Amino acid sequence: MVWRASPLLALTSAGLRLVRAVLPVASLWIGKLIIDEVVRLTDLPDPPSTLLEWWSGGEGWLLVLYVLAELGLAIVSDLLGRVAGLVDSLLSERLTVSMSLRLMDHAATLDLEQFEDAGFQDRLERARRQASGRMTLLGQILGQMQDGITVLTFAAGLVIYNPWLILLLVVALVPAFLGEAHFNARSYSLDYSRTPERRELDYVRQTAASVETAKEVKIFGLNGFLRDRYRELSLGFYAANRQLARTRAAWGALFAGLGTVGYYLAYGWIILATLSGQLTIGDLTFLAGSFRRLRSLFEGLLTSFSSTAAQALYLEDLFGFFEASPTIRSVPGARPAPSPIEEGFRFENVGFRYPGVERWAVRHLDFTLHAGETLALVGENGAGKTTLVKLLARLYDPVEGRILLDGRDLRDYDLDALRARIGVIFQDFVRFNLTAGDNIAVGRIAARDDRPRIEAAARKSLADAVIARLPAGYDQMVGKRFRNGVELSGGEWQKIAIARAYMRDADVLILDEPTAALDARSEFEVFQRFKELSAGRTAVLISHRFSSVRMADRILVLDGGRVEASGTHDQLLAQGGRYAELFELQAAGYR
Ligand SMILES: Nc1ncnc2c1ncn2[C@@H]1O[C@H](COP(=O)(O)OP(=O)(O)OP(=O)(O)O)[C@@H](O)[C@H]1O
Repeated sequence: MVWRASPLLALTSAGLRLVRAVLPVASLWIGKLIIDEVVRLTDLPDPPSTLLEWWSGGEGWLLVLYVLAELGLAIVSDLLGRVAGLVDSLLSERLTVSMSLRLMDHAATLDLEQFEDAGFQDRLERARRQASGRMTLLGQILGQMQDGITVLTFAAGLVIYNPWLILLLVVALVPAFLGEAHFNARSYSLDYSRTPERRELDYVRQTAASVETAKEVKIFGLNGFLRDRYRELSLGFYAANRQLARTRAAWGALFAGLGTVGYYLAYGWIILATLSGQLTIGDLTFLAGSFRRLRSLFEGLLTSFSSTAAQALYLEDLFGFFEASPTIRSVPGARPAPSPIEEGFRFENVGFRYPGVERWAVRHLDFTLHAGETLALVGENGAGKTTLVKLLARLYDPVEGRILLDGRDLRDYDLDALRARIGVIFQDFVRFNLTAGDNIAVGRIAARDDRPRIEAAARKSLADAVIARLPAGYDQMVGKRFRNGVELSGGEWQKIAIARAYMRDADVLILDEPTAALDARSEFEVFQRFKELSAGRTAVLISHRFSSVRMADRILVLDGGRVEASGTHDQLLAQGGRYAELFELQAAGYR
């Protein structure tokens, strides 16, 4: 993924790190040479007394060379450090962008069913946090690789003097290393098992303070309730984390103590060896310096290893998410969707129940939606109207039976081509915090720059009058989330949403109750136009208002997920069943 984000930056970063990794040992080595040279010079039997004598005597040039070399190294090291920092931050930004894009692309391929599953939402939540919150991971891994190489160079230096020294160091530090790995795994599994609670925690916090919920939180005085819930959940978190943190701190202290003892044992040996003349003073400084650096490098590696390992574990979630595959997709060699539709949709004994739910949402659906007809779906809440529409648009596949379009199973058609033929506006349509024009253009986003088309769609859905009142017209940001956004009324939003259906210019138009907030006149006009504009097209409308429903060519009465009756308004009234009963109820209410 790093490579894919930017090959050039990735290569540069690796190269820089390699060079920087060997600089510390080089500089320490030069330091040793300087000290040995100083000792040699001070031990001269008849040392020159002035700087000039030193120079002209030809004794000091080697020392000057060493010092200049160390100065040069210091400058190069500083410069490289800055360039590496720059390259890493650029690379990590590129990586975040490319991961987020991949996440969005992949999410778009998944099934609606997957999104509605709580377990999947947990995973998505974890994956999303990886994509945005793991910017530092890359820098850490690269830094560790660099430190690892530095450790090797120092270790090589030590081995040359005495191989046992390195063994001592390893024995002292390995327990700490293993300890860290163990506690990382534990903290990850704790975190993992608590994802649902954390999602709830985020949800509660969001609910307590967001523009969408502020109104009801105030009116119903929910703040105290939400605070208590938040506190209760977060206390659970705190207790579990505290327990783990305590154990981790205790073991960490023990392991660190072991490391310190190992370090001083080695230090003692170096001092003794110098006193006995086995090592020079320069060797002493080099070895002591190497040891000090090695120890702090190891400690740094341990700390960063702990967070890198934790992050790497979390990365599994991200890759796990990328592995999730949709079940609703085009079969290989799928057919293009028919246009125009010749016969229509035929539901053959279609049954569907939502995953994890015993009850059938719809069952034994047997009917035809003829090409060019306007069909109304009526039925009480939960009767299965929306589910039927979702099946038609292949947001779900039937669990039983099949749906045919022009005699072929919906599953035989190319999914994108099929959906492109269908325009659905759901009752819970999305109020995009975009401009008014873009809110309509989402119906056919490819035509986003086609202003005349957007305006025509707005006229058809009566949204033009709404937009005319906005300060910046079609370019007005709507919704309250962003600066300068103008909030619309429920009915105004609906008119804009309905314009999306016209923008789409699909063969099948479906309005799933998006008119509930329209005033009586607007709804009448909207449906009147819908009827006119859908002439020659296949249309489905769902509404609880019989004044609208009666305009349809045919009405399907759903009850408990089954088709109870079908016919024209007059036929159904004459039959005197549930339709007549519901119609009478509503009509009586108006008298
Ligand atoms: N995503 C879902 N997961 C589980 N069950 C669902 C889901 N959506 C709907 N249901 C259930 O399926 C049944 C049919 O719901 P559907 O939304 O199709 O009804 P509807 O006729 O459109 O109702 P309304 O008039 O209230 O919009 C209901 O009992 C509902 O509880």
